[in-house]
Amino acid sequence: MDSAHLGDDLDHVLYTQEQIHARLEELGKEIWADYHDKEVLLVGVLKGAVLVMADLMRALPGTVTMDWMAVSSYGSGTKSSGVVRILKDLDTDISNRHVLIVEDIIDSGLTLNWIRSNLLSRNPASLEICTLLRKPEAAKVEIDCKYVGFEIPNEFVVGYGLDFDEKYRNLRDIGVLAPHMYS
Ligand SMILES: O=P(O)(O)OC[C@H]1O[C@H](OP(=O)(O)OP(=O)(O)O)[C@H](O)[C@@H]1O
Ligand code: HPA
Ligand SMILES: [Mg+2]
Repeated sequence: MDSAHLGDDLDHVLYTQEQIHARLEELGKEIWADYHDKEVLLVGVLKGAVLVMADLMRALPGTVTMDWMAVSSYGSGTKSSGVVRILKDLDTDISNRHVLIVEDIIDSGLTLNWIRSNLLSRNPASLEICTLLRKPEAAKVEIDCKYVGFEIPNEFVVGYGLDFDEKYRNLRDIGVLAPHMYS
């Protein structure tokens, strides 16, 4: 779906699909420089990270594997509840594996803070995080994130996997949702 088809649902477009793809290509190069001599396992967080995973993994020029976790902290609103539930656990034993978590967004940081400590308790060889978006002003906990696509203002964004009430994930661009859509 293109932003032009959305009428006034969006306040404005933040990043176009071209800008997103270009940034993921750059991140792919950085990541590959760090992991080319290791077997990296990409761990995506469902559902928001599906499109980031699809494009990031294709930006990596050698063999990688992937696995998925599903957790929920947002429900249908625009604020994190901070209560994280595992909806689907990994299929892979990550002990002694080099794990790179792939996320769409770090907002309050509560979700990744929880996932990070959960995965660390499984004794991976290393654990790093790649997120396409981060909202520095919204942080409730500081997350040590090695690969960040874009730092964005503290506004609710949709598109490229990011939803509001499960909608807009198929929007090609990333945009700021118009406040009249949720207030
Ligand atoms: O930093 P936080 O404030 O914790 O927010 C970030 C998390 O919230 C969203 O997931 P959500 O729980 O909405 O599930 P979804 O990926 O299925 O949309 C997003 O994909 C991140 O996982
Ligand atoms: O800004 C956001 N948009 C969509 N989903 C989210 N989950 C956390 N923050 C956001
Ligand atoms: Mg969501």
